[in-house]
Amino acid sequence: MLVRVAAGIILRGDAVFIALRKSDQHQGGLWEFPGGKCEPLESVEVALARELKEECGIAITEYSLFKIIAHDYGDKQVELYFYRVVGFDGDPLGKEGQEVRWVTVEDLMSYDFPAANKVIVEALIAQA
Ligand SMILES: Nc1nc2c([nH]c(=O)n2[C@H]2C[C@H](O)[C@@H](COP(=O)(O)OP(=O)(O)OP(=O)(O)O)O2)c(=O)[nH]1
Ligand SMILES: [Mg+2]
Repeated sequence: MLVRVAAGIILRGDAVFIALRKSDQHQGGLWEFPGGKCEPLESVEVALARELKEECGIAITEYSLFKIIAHDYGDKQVELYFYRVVGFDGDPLGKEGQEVRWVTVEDLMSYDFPAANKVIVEALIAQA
């Protein structure tokens, strides 16, 4: 089954906000850019705003599509829409009890992300 996912690369200055996926989740124990699955008929941008509100407690105001990555995990096929989020109201936090961290873009290399994120992390570092 193919799932559409919206994920936000939340940026403040040269810091980026990342969260740890819970061990019982798909790709659990790995770091992620917060986000989640689009509901049926929901647009990706509406899903992005909803997920970042639910998971991080922020209301996004300024964002743009960065890259779309399709990846087959074997047990799950995902189409990931990564957005750069540069404007938001509120202070991002782990609203669902997940561990979160502000890190520099260069620091992203030291964190383990799902395989689909490899090109994203590389592209962010190349642009930093
Ligand atoms: N949010 C997010 N998901 C990612 C990233 N990289 C990556 O491969 N994924 C995958 C893992 C999951 O299979 C899927 C996202 O689903 P999710 O578990 O966050 O979905 P959700 O928030 O709607 O969660 P749930 O209600 O099903 O627990 O995309 C990423 O950077 N951020
Ligand atoms: Mg999620």
